[in-house]
Order: sequence, then structure tokens, then C-alpha cells
Amino acid sequence: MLSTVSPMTVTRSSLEEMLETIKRRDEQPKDIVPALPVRPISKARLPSARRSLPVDFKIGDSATPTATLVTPKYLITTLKEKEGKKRDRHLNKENNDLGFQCDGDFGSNKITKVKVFPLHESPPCATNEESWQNDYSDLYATHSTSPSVTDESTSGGNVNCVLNKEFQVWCQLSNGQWKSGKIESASIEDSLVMLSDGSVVTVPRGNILPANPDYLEGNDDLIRLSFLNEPSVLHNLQTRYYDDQIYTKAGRILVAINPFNDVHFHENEFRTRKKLMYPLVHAIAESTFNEMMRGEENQSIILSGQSGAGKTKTASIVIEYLASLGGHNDMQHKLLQANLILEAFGNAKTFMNHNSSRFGKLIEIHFNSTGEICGAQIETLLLEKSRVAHLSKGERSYHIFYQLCSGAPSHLKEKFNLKSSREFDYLKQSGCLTIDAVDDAQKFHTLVEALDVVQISREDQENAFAMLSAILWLGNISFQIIDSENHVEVIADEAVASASKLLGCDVHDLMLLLSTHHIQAGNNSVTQKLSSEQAIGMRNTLAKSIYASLFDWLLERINMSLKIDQQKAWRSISIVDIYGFESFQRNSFEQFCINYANERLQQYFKRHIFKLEQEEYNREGIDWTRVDFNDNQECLNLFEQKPYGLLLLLDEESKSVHATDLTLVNKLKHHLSSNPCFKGEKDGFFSVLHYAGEVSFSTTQIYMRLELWCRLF
Ligand SMILES: Nc1ncnc2c1ncn2[C@@H]1O[C@H](COP(=O)(O)OP(=O)(O)OP(=O)(O)O)[C@@H](O)[C@H]1O
Repeated sequence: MLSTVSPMTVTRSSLEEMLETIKRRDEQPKDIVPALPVRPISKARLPSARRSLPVDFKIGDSATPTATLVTPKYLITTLKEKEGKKRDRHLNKENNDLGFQCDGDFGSNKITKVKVFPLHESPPCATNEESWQNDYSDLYATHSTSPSVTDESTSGGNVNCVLNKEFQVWCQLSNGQWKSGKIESASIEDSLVMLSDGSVVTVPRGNILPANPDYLEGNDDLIRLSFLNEPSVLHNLQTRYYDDQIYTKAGRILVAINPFNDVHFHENEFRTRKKLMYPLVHAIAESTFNEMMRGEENQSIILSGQSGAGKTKTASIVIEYLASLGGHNDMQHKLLQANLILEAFGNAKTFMNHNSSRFGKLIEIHFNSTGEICGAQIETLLLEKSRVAHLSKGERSYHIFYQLCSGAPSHLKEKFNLKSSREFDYLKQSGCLTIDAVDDAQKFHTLVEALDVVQISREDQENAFAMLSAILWLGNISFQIIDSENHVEVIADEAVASASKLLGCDVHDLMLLLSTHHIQAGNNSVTQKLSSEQAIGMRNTLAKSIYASLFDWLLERINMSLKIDQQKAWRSISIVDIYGFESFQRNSFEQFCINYANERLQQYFKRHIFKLEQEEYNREGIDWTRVDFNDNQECLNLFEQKPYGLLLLLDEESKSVHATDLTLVNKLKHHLSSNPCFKGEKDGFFSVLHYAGEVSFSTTQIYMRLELWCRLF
């Protein structure tokens, strides 16, 4: 089963597949880059100004503010608030209606970007700046010009502000917290600020940022804020969040905060009044749909952001809403059920998220010319196979394993020798078998119904469950050392007997496969005994491969069921939901790939939000002020550059028989040290400075993964 694939085919194909898929979409010729949105034709109608302080800003200066232009494209940003957080603060309703004229809906663009961020558990104005920047780095990367009174590079000198006594400010205290207050008096170095609790503090000038006037508090569009510095943006989002307003616009961007519970979306009101300008995810979906129908162009909605921030949930809302717009037909029902099946097989409880998607997906929904859904295709990326065999403390494997163990009918349990999840080593290793308020048995029944809907026969379902059971039994297979060189053989027990029976192979063949290694040298074939570590690696790789193949098979069956009716198919809306940026204490090849994919997506977003927009203004001769943004090209070069990018160097090293984790790190240091996004600071570790923060990788972990691939495939 394993021997037919060469090591490099496996290594290269997973990397290259990801590269290809993302690149294909990003590197289209200019003339087929999705159309830019309809834009204002004169400066007077451009979105309201983003203001920063001037280089020569002095407290007490008096001058008229001028505007800095920002024209981001569509984006939904979702932030994560601590679960169950008490909402103890409400906006003054008078402030809630700011009476702004809406200058358009979300839907005049081919690309809609859905961006998702976790919200730090402390209120934004009470966290230190570094932690904000880690948690909101996506947002900051988007709004790259967060102004600071001392930051000359970003202030640009295009706004003149008057800061005098009574001026509302945000000040960062010595403990790193940001507090709002009013300036009492100021000198060149520092200012006396009266905080909202009545205390007076002395704050260095560099730690002060202007705050927005009260009447702008809770504004539903961030670009209407006078000041778009970090505390102001986060405070505005928080104010709205406390009032159950989880969505906020930022021009054509929609920010969505993860509420961790059901929030009333005023959907009926939205539907009846058709307020497409509402900061609401439904408005994004409807506008995208309308634009497809009106503009006769395919559309895309992209979600990105950190793990647990709400991307998948937001995608589900979009899919459900699109499905409802596309008419209640059989296909719509199948599409929703397909989502549910992929969740059971591709989601797991992680440290960050109880229902984390461990794969990326692209769902392409096809509509006929009257707007009815007439099929869909789903592509998946980067399923986290390692989760099948290795779990961190407190995390779970894929939901389906627990659902099967607790929900399978007794005849299946008997047939597959299925036991409780606590009997299986792969599941019990993390010490976490259940999720609060989740009934795995009930979920199993819902899953079977969904499998029925997508027309996977009961027989095929049983075969799939048999493979899952085989994986669980494989995990229980153990080895005993048989000689002084640490070679092992499989212990002939219930585990190997059950696994071989479920896999439909001879038990001795399986035992041999797991404890020996065949090397082909010319015409001769040599059989080597494996060490304990190698045998466990072999067993785990077999389990992971079976799971990955099962996942692919399932996807194929789902896609068959959602088959597009080519006679009727007219236009499509694609939804991209990859799993979020990750940074743990120990990061391995999975994080390497996930974060690279997120980095790519970030560039795609910036290209559409800033680069193309600004190019368009230039072409149209609009008088505007250039917005500088942090380009992440350096980081992408670090991964992709030829011949010495991270991907190629890893690839090359994995082919070398003399390579070790140390030769790998030395090679990386030698070739990549000149890239500002690379740090090879310690032996065995290197760091990548991503747009969303620095991630430290263990070369031992990365090397071990590559080596295993080479040895076992
Ligand atoms: N709009 C929402 N309304 C209610 N609950 C939500 C919403 N968005 C997210 N949640 C909750 O937060 C959890 C995490 O959200 P979700 O799984 O969508 O995050 P994610 O960004 O896709 O994470 P990952 O990258 O790990 O898959 C969900 O299981 C759900 O409980």
C-alpha cells in the first residue's frame, strides 16, 4: 500500500500542490485579475479620511486637519472574544445612530475578502501593545499605518492636529496598558493626562495617541473614525461587541468578532429592508450574489485569520445564506450536509478551538442563470494527517473517531470490535476524550443522515467505519525488542488481529510490514529489521495514510453527489476557508505549511486591497495621497526563492543521505541569513518573521517528518 509512492513524490506533491493551487489563482495575467469595485470618481466622494499625526506634531499646534486616503476592498474580519465574557457595557443609544449616509453596498467587487482574527481575552484598551500586535497582527497588517506621535514614517505629515488641554487621548502606561484620558498639560517630553478614573499620570510623548471624539464611539464603519490608531480601532470594535454588534465595516472590509454564542442578526429586518450597507455577513453574501447575477462574473469570498476566530462559522453563514438565495432545492440541502460531513472528518478540538478545521477548503458553488444552485465542487488542502497519531495534551483527534466509538449501533461495534474511545491509544494519549456540551453519539446519528443525503450507500459507510476502526486498532499495536540492536517484532495480540481483519489482510503480512523494511539494491532485495522507533513510525504512517485516503475518497464521493449540471451551470461563487495562522511553543512542518499558505493569502489580499486599488487611482488620475503598506514579499521570497528558498532547501536536504537536522539548520543559516524574515538564532531552531508574528520552528521536528517520509514512502 505504501511502497508504490516515492518519497519525493509525496514530499513534493503536498508542498507543490499547495503552491500550485494558491499560485494559480494569484498569478493570473493582469487582464483577468478580478475587476476592481466601482469606485468614487472624485476625491469628494472617496471614503472618509484616515488621519495620522504629522511628523512635526506638537501639542498645542493649531492647523486644519487634512485627509489621508485609504481605500481597502471588501474584507470581513472576525475577532475572537473570550468565551462567555460578560457584556457589562452598553452604548448610549443616541450615539448608536450616527446618521451617516451610506455610500454604497459591499457588493461591487469580484473578490470579497473575509478576514478573521481572535480578540484578546482582555479588553483591547487594557492589554499591552506587544500582545495586541501579536493578536491583531492581521488587522494591523491591513491597516499598516497605525499612527504614532513619534512615528515619522507613518504620519506622513498630511494631517495637522490640534492637541491641547482637554484633548482626548490614549496613553500607554508603564505597565503596557492603554488607558483613555484627557490632556491636562504638556511639555516637549511628556504630558500630564487625567485618566477616566480621575487619576493623573505623566506619560512620555511617544506613548500618546489621539482618541476619537465621543460621538464617533461605536461607529459601524472604521474608516469614519478620525483616528485609526490601534487603541482607537480596537476600542471601537469592543464598544460595538459589547452591544452585540459583532460586525463592523472598514470601508469595503467587514470585521466580525467571534461572539462564541448566538447573536441576533436582525436577519428579518435585513431581508425586508434590503440594507446591503449593513455591516453584516449576510450583506456580503447577498451583495456577492447580486454582483454575480448583475455583472455576469464569477465571484470569490476569501476568509483568513487566526485559528478559532470564526472563519469556518462565518463561511457556514455565507454558504447557508447563499443556499437560501439560490432556492430551496435538493442541491442546496446536499451542500449543507456535505459541510457537516467534512466537519466530522476534518475538524478536531485543539487548544485554540473546540471545532478547529484541520484542512483548508475551497467551495465553488455553481448557479444557473436564474440564480438557482445547480452544483458545487469542493477542493481541500493540507489535511493535518499527524493528528491521527499524535495529539498534544488536551486536544482531540478528528471528531469522527469519538462519534463512531460512542454512536455506532451495537451490531457495528461488534463487527469492528469497537470499544470505548478510552480503550484506544491514539485517542486517550491526550487525556481529552470529550468536549463540553457536545454529544458525540448524537453527532454520529446526524452524520449518518448527512452521508445518506449525499448518497453514500450504507455499505460504503460501513466500509469507511471499518477503516476508521482499523486505524484505531493500529494505534494499539505494540512491539517487543528481540535482539541487542533494539530490533523489534509485533506482539501478536487483539490489536494486530483486529487491525488485519478490518484491513482485509493476513495478520502475518501486517506484522512483517510493521517490523521490517525492504531495500532494493539493483536486482537484490534486502530485508532489514526495524528498531522500535522506526516500527512505531511505520505503524503511524500507515494509520495516517489510510485516514488521508479515506478523507480523499469521501471528498470524491461528496463531489460526485454535488456534481454540477453543466447544461445549466452559469456562474459561480467560490469560498476559500483555509485554517488559520498558528504559532505554538513547538512548531513543526504542519505550522510551516499552514503559515506559508496564510502568508500567501495575506499577499493576495494586499495585492487586491492596496496595490491594484492604488494603481487604479493612478490610472484614473485621481488626486490622492499614497498609502504605504507592509509588503510581505520578503517573507514569501524566503519560502519560494529559487534556488535557495526554504521550500527548495528543505526539499534538497531531504534527498541527501548525509543530511541531519544540524546540516539542515546550517544550510538554512548559510543561504537565508540575509533575508530579514529569517532568524537562525539557536542550534536546532530557526524563526520566520511572518506578517502575523514570529514563529520558531524546530529543525529536529521538521527534519524528522521529512526523514520519515523519505524512509517510509
Ligand atoms: N458568528 C458566530 N456566532 C456564534 N459562534 C461563533 C461565531 N463564529 C465563531 N463562533 C464559535 O467559535 C468557534 C470557532 O469558530 P471557527 O471554527 O469558525 O473558527 P476558525 O477561525 O475557523 O478556526 P480554525 O482556523 O481553527 O478552523 C465555533 O465553533 C463557534 O462555537
